[in-house]
Amino acid sequence: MADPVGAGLTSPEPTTPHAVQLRDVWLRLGREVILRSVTVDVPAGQGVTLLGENGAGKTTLLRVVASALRPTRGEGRVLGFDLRDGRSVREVIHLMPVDAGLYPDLSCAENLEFALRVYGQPGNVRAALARVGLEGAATRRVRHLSAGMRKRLALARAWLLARPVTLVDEPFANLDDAGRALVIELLRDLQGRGVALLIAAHEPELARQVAPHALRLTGGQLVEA
Ligand SMILES: Nc1ncnc2c1ncn2[C@@H]1O[C@H](COP(=O)(O)OP(=O)(O)OP(=O)(O)O)[C@@H](O)[C@H]1O
Repeated sequence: MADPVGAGLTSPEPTTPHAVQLRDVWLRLGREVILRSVTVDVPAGQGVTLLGENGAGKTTLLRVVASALRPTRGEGRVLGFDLRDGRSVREVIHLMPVDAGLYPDLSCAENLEFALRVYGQPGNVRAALARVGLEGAATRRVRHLSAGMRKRLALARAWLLARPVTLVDEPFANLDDAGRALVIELLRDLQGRGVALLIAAHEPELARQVAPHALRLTGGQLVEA
């Protein structure tokens, strides 16, 4: 990993950098300006809820933090690593995308095993599947799962990986009541293990049970919720 200490953004406590720091981030995609002067701090190990209407820019903001999209203007750091150093950022971050982002032709267990391999970390795949009620689906291909089961599998992956910064896009979508309660339980569990969470959601009352500090995106601008 590259040296996380660099010029530009400064952290008040150099030994424990913020999980996420964005400063005056603008993003233009094609002819549209999607993010406008977004400044945000997520302290290490803490959670922030990201609210906003459809098309406000929540997913886009998560993708910027994951270094999948480069800001047009402004700068940012993830655990001290400059967003421009995508390789280092991707080592400390996990994005659970809204569509779950799974490999459809791999089985549930294979998806989790692959994720562990990507990060070069050990983990108990069977326990993770059992944690989300998918122990009976370990060998089933993802393409044959229901939308809610996919969401559960994506949640199991985020829980198993427990990357220091975990971005979660609409974790409650497609889930029944038990599934929603499970999301809260597992995200709280991650927090208890020191993971910082940035949660984009349309269910403020649920997301705030994990991450009480809420921000709202309106037309690409961030305001306190
Ligand atoms: N690759 C792209 N090229 C051009 N415009 C894009 C691209 N990706 C997203 N957008 C636009 O960016 C805006 C924000 O989209 P985004 O998916 O971030 O919103 P969101 O807040 O996550 O919405 P939702 O609640 O519906 O998931 C939308 O107007 C969308 O059309």
